[in-house]
Amino acid sequence: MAKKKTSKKSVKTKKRVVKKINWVPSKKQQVLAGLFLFFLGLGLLLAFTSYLFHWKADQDTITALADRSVQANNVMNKFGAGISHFFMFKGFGIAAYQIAFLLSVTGFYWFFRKPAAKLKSYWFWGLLLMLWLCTVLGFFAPEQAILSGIVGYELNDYLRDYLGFAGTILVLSFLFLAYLIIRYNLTPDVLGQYFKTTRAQVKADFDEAKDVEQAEIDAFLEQEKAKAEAEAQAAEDNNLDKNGEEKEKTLGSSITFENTQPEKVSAKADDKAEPAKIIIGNQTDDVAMEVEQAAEEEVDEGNLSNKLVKDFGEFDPTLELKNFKFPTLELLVDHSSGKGGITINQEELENNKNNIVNTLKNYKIEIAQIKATVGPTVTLYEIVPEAGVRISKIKNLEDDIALSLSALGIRIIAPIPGKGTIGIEVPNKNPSIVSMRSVIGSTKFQNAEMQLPIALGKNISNETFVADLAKMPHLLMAGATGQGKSVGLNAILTSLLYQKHPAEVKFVLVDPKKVELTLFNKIERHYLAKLPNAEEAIITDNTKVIHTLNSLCIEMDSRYELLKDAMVRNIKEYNEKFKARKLNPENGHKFLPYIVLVVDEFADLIMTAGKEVEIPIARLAQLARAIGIHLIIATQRPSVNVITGMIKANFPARIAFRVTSKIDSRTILDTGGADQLIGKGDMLYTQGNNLIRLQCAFVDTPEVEKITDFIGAQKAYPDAHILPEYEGEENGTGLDIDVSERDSLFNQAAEVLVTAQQGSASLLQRKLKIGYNRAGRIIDQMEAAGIVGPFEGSKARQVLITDLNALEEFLNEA
Ligand SMILES: Nc1ncnc2c1ncn2[C@@H]1O[C@H](COP(=O)(O)OP(=O)(O)OP(=O)(O)O)[C@@H](O)[C@H]1O
Repeated sequence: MAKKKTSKKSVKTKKRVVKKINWVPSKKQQVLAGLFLFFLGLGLLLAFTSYLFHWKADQDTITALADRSVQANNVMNKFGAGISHFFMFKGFGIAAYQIAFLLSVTGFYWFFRKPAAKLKSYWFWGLLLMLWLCTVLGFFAPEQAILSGIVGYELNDYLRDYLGFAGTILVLSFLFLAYLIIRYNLTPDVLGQYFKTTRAQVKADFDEAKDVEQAEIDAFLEQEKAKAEAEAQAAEDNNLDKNGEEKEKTLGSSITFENTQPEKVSAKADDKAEPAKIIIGNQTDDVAMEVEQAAEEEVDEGNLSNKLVKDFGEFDPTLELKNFKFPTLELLVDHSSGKGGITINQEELENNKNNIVNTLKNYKIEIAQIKATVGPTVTLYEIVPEAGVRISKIKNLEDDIALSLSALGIRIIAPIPGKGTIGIEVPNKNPSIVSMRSVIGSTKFQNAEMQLPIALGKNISNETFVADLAKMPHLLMAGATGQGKSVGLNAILTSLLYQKHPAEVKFVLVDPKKVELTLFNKIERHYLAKLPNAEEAIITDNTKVIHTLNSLCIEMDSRYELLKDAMVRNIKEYNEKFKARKLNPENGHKFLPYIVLVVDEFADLIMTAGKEVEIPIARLAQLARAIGIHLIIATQRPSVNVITGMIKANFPARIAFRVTSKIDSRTILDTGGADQLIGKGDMLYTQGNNLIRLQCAFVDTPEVEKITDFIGAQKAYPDAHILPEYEGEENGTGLDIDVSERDSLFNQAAEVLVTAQQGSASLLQRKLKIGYNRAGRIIDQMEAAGIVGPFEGSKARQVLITDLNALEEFLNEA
C-alpha cells in the first residue's frame, strides 16, 4: 500500500513538473512583458546617457544607495546612477548601450507579438559586438574607464599581456572582419559587385549630367542657328547672291546639328541602357537574384494551396449533398434464395463427363485428364488430350459433342488462352440466377479501387467480375431481343449508383424505346444531365439526341481546355489537383463529374439520323476517354450498317448477349460464339483481347424502382446537371437557302423526284444529266424548301410531296 502511495505521489509531482514546463504566456502576459522590457530599455538609455555626464559627481551616491536623503544627478536618480555604474563603469563602458538596445528590441517584438526567431540572433551577435567594442575602446583609451568599462579594460589587458600590441590589433581586426563576413555576408565578391554597381551608377549619373550639359549646348546652338537664320533672312533682303552663299553655310551647319542630335539621343539611350546591362551581366555570374525570385514565386503558389487546404481542408465535391445516403443492399432481392446458390448435380456432371469422353473416343481422341468447373449457367470441362491429338480435330466435333450431350449452346474453346487445355462449356440443366445483390455485396466490388466500377456478373468459376468503365473506355452491347440487354444496362447503372456520389457521376440517358430507362427519371436532379431548357432529362426524341451528342462534344472540348490549362493528362489527375485546391475556380476550374452516355437502342438512331449521329459518337469515342465521358451503346440489331467500322474501331470493350447467327456474333465480337450462348443474361465480354463468358447479374425492374425511389426521396440539386448549349439547326435541316439562290433546274428536278417519289441525288444526275455536286446542291435546296426529308444514311430521302399537282401548288405558293 505504502509503495502504491509513494508511486502515486511521484506521478503527481511528475505531472506538476510537466505542467510547469508547458507553461506558455498568454497573449496579455506577453504584451505586458514586451511593454515592460521596452520601457526598461528606454530607461537604461536615458540613465546611461545621463551617466556619461554625471558619473563623477554620482560616484559617492553609489555607496549610499539605500539612504533616502542622498540624491543623485542622474535623470533616473539613484537607480539610474547605480545601474549605469554597474553596466558602464564596472561592465562594458559605452558598449553597454547595446544592452539597452537589445532590451528595447525584445520588448518591441513581444509587444507586437512578432515571431521571436530573429531575437536569438540579435542577442547573440549583439553581446559579441558589445564585448569586442569594449575591448577595442580599452585598447585605444585604456585610461578612460567610462568608455571601455572594467571588462573592456581587463580584456584588452589580457590580450596585450599575451599577444602584445600588434597581436591584439590583428586579433581585434580579424574578429571585426569575421563578424562582417558571417553576419552580413560581406565577401570580396559581394563587395566587388557592390563597387561595380556603384561605379556603373556613378557613370550613369555622370552621363546623365553630361546629357543635360549637352542639351544645354544644343539649346544654345539652336538659338545661334535661329539667330543666323534671321541674319541670313536680313541679308537676303539686301543681296540675293551673297545671301545664297551664307544660306548654304548656315544650312550646312543646321544639317550637322540635325544629324548629331538624334545620334546624341541614341547615344544617350545606349548610355542609359548600359548600366542596366552591366548589372544584369554581373548578376548572371552570381545568378543568386534570379534564382531567389523564381523560388519565392513557387513557394508562394504552393503555400497558397497548402494554406487553403490547411484552413479549409481538401475540396469536397460531395459537400452540397453531404447527407446523401447510398442505397442499401436490402433494396436488392436475393434471387437465388431458396435454391441456395449454385446446385452441383453430381449425376449430371458424371453423365456429361462420360458423354464427352465417349464421343471423343469414337473419333479416336484419347483424353489424358478432365476437370470440371461449375459456373452459374454453364460448366466448363477442361480436357487435356493425349499427345499427338490435333486441336482443330476437337474443335470440328463441336456439333457431335452437342448431339451426344443433347444440349444447346455448347462452346468449345481450343485452347483456353494461357492454360494449355481445351475447354468445353456445357450449359447446366438448372442454371442459377446471379442476383445483383450478391455481386454488389461481394468484397471484390466493395473494395474495387476503380474510377467507375461495374459489377457485370459472375464468371465461369462463379467469381464476381468487376470491370472499370473508365478503362474500357466505351462499351458496345448487342444481343437479340429478349436476351438480357436491358437487364445488363440496369446492372451497369445500378453498380454506379451503389458506388458513386451524385457529385461524381452524371448520366445522359437516351431511350428511343421510351420505356426502358423511364425509372431513372426519379433521380434526375441527382444523377442525370440534360440540355438547357430540356423538359425531361431522358432523351427519347432523335433530334434531341443529335443536339445532346453535339453538346457533349462541346463539353469535351471545354474539358480539354481545362485539362490543358491545369497541365494534367486526365480527369483523375485534374480532379485530384482541384481537390488539393491547386486550381483556381475563378479561372473557370471546377470539379468535373464523369459523364456516362447510355444509348439503349442505337440501331433506331443510326437508321434515322445516320451520319449526324455517327460522327459525334465516333468523335466522342475517339477523344473523350481522358476527360471522363464514357459511352455505352446497346443495340438489338447487330448488323454492319448499325455497328459500322467507325463505331467498332472506337469501342474496344464489347458485350454480346445471345444472337441468332454467327454473322451477328462476328459483327459484335469479330468472332463466333455469341450465337452459342443460351440467353437470359448469358454473355461474352471482351476488352480487346480474350473472350470471357459471364452470367450477367440480374436486377429486376421493381428493384431498380426501389433504388431510384430511395435516391429520389433524398435532398437533391436544384436541377439536373446542365450540359453546354448547342446551337442546333432549326427543323433539323441546317439549310437556309434563299429562293432566289435556287438552281435554274430546281423546278425540273422537283418534278423528277416527285414523279419517282424517291429523293435521290443519283436519280437527278441521270435524268437531268448534271454532276454529283450540282445534284447534291439541288437536293439540299429541296430539303430547305420542304420537298424532300432529311438525309437518312444509305436510304434515299423521303419525298414529302405526293404528286405533281401538289408540287405545282407548292411552288406557286412559295
Ligand atoms: N441476367 C439475367 N439473369 C436471369 N434472367 C435474365 C437475365 N437477363 C435477362 N433475363 C431474363 O430475360 C428477360 C428479357 O431480358 P431483357 O428485357 O433484358 O431483354 P432485352 O435484350 O432487353 O430485350 P429487348 O431488346 O426486347 O428489350 C428478362 O425478363 C429476364 O426474365
